[in-house]
Amino acid sequence: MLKVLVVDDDQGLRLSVKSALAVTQRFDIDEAFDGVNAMEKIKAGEKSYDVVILDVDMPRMNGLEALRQIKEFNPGIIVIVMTAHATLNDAIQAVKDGAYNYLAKPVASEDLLALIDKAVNAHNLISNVAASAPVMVEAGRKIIGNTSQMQKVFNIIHRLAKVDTPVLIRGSSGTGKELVAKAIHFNSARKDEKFVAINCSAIPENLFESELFGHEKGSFTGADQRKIGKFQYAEGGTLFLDEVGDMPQLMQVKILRVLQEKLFTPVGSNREFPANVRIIAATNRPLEDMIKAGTFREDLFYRLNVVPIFLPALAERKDDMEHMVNIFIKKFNVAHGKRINGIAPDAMSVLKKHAWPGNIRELENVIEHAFVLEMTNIITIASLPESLLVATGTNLIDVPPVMETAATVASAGVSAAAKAHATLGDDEDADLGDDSADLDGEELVPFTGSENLDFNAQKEAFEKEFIIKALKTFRGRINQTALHANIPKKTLLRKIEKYGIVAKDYVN
Ligand SMILES: Nc1ncnc2c1ncn2[C@@H]1O[C@H](COP(=O)(O)OP(=O)(O)OP(=O)(O)O)[C@@H](O)[C@H]1O
Repeated sequence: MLKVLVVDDDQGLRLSVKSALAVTQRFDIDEAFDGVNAMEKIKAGEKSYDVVILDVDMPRMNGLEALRQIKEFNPGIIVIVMTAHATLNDAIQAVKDGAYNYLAKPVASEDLLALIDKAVNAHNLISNVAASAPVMVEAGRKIIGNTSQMQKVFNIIHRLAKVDTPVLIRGSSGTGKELVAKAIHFNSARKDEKFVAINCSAIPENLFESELFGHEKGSFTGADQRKIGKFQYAEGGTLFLDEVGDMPQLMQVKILRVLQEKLFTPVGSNREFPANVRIIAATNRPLEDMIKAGTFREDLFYRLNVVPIFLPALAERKDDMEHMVNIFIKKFNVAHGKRINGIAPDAMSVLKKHAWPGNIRELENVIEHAFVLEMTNIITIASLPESLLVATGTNLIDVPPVMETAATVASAGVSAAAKAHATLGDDEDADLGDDSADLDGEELVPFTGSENLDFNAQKEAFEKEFIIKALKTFRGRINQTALHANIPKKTLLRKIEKYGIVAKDYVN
């Protein structure tokens, strides 16, 4: 018998929920009058509850806090939240925090019983399966994430990979929904078959059915030959329906039929074909609101939403950011044939300040942008996109000269920073000063005699090359170049003129 705890400060409501459950004689029912009382009962451990039905709006400890404590105490307890319409946002937050689902008050007993059954089925489906992290996608690619939110996601991915249910992945754009879908596929028994992704928002409505199910020759104008659809193409594998919230309503009905009957019919055909395809859907749209507005089918939602996965926005997992940046640096070192060693601490602070509306995709793009521009062996603020600096209120002029920055300008092939300082100082004839003591004459290769041995010519060639590289690094900005390369601005301007350098040429 399932052990259920009903938590509500309204005694009448507690009673009505209890009697709805009692009729079935399937539950051992207990009650608590608020969150604190519920936690006392759960922690006392007299009964280990399978399901908690939890009101959101309660005195002393509200439902969201109780949910957090319940999940911390035992993540396996199924929590169903009850909410008034006015607190729908809390209910959605509760689902993100680990509640199985929510019901609007007044709660209809048949809805409650149906939801408990679904929750218990889903729970049985994914329990008893060992979970471990990290999660590999295809070709040894790992999903990055050390935060507790991502560890939870990895856990669910591992479990979902062992079963064949539909999956609904929720999260804003760029949070990694497709990557997670691939991870489920490539860790599942279907891994040797195809993973086929389609973007529901990109297919014209009149071609949707044929795109998914294929068509017979002549079945509509323009169908001049038979074509197989994505269901047939993905046979045995996984079909990823991205942006499922944008699927036309007629197609929602047809997909629901495939999910229920595991059969599909190509356009213009009389034959039904078996659909041995796992469906993973993803969306960043508020499906609950769309159901209320009548634009997304509730029955399809419940079919897909057997075990939902919520991906956190990057802004909610900033602790993962440094690790992510370093992995992207490794990836782009290979792709761009560069040897960047890391990111300067001040550049990292700017990244942490940003709100990241485009999430991980945006972060990846920012790092690739920096790779293209960076002239040193470390990502500096100067190579971050202007838009990011503006969005984070970063003024390059205010950035104090960072040792790494000057040093790495040097390591990009322009000798030592100290040497630069001595060479480019206001006193044109300054010698190499104390820094020259580092040079061990024993190790230096003597001139062969074929080089230009004139000291001034060599010094000028070096100065010109140094200034051009530094201007490229700081995108032609005189103040930044002077500041970071440690050259008095007056000297820099004089040298620029002397060598006929056009700073504007290095703006991009
Ligand atoms: N945890 C992660 N680890 C490594 N890379 C990630 C992670 N999450 C996302 N990415 C990368 O970010 C980019 C966007 O990911 P993905 O396409 O999966 O996002 P999405 O949520 O499906 O986006 P959209 O809703 O816009 O289709 C991809 O290049 C992906 O490889």
